[in-house]
Amino acid sequence: MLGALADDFTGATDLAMALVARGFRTVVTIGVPATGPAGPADAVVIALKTRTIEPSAAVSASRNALRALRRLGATRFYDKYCSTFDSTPRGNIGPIMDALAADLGTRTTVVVPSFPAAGRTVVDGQLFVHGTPLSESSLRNHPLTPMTDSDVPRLLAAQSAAEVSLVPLSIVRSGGLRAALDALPDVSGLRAVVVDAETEDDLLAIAAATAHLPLITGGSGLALGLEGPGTPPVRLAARGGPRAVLAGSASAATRGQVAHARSLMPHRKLDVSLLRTDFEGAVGELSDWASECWSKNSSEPVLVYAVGELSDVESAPSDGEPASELVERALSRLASAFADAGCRELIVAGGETSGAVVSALGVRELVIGQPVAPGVTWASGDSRGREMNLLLKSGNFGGEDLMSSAWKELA
Ligand SMILES: Nc1ncnc2c1ncn2[C@@H]1O[C@H](COP(=O)(O)OP(=O)(O)O)[C@@H](O)[C@H]1O
Ligand SMILES: O=C(O)[C@@H](O)C(=O)COP(=O)(O)O
Repeated sequence: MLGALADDFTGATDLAMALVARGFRTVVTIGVPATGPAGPADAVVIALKTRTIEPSAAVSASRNALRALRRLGATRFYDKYCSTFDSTPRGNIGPIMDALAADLGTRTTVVVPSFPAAGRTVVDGQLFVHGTPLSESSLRNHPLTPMTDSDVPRLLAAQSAAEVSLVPLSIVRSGGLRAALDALPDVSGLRAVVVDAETEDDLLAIAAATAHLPLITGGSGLALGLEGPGTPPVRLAARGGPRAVLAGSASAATRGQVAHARSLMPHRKLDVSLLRTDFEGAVGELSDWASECWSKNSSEPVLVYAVGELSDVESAPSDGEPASELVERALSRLASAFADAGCRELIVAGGETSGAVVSALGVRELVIGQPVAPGVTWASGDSRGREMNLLLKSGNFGGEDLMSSAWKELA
């Protein structure tokens, strides 16, 4: 069995959908499972919320997840982080990778963020987003993990104790990656090898050349080269009833999707100042508004979003609750209120946001359904006895019409 851990929930569904496409019967558990998954699995992906928490807490949650995966019978491990290397200089990609490698007793791992289907490529160690260097892309404005450097070896070295090396595209394409890995001199600790990849063929070559490594790390792209036993994917059916979109992401793709959806569905923007002064009142009013919308047209989704323009993003105050936490709390409370009002289909935009919402819904496990866009898939989960269809969308993924068109995939 393949055991994987992801540093956010959208990352977990992103990886799981890639594994499903490769024929793995894949279960996503929300957090470390107390027992095994509900059904048989060829791959288990543990969804964690470790991207932006304290490095020591991220390491301890990841080591716990590794122990659980080993208990479940995993023999090979995939450490999934963001294809745009979302992290801070303190972590958490490096500290988690170092700890997993130490626990597995492995001295070499590869670092492969590339996800060409979503426009993420790495050439000479430089990460590009649709051809733009990461540090010049919209990722430089992320509220929690602003990415202001594109150099993956440098980003990693700042947060990891590993010896960091780079294998360029020319070696990957000449079929020399395995020999290059074997030829690297031994170091006393971990050697983390950033490997360039620009195309899906590059990723296939990397997966083949690293099949002997117990631990691989990267975005979901590397999963393209893994071979499952051929289990066919599951198709989820529509559940009927009210539908909603909750968007906590400030990312460029989500802002575009929100602008598009605003012309098509009833919508409200979170008022962060009001949330700060009257949280209960603001959430209650939004929940009443949604019920009112559904009573007029039960098949039309409602949209609640946090950021329309980049200027809406508040930097963290020196005292008082940061806007990011208020927004996550508000959208979580709304998700629960919507589920209580009969909503069984929900799109959530944003990785941190999805973590907060899914935890509030009490979902413990996700079954992966049909794909919607690269890295974006429908999934289903049990929220306190209520089965729900959930689409957890990474902030930067999906086309402009995703919030209105994704529902069609459930038909
Ligand atoms: N107005 C705002 N000011 C500051 N932070 C915000 C605001 N609106 C949303 N956020 C926060 O920004 C973060 C976006 O992260 P996330 O949900 O992971 O989205 P993405 O997938 O785009 O990275 C969340 O923690 C969210 O609460
Ligand atoms: O690898 C990716 O890009 C995604 O799976 C992911 O992790 C994106 O993070 P969020 O945008 O914070 O959801």
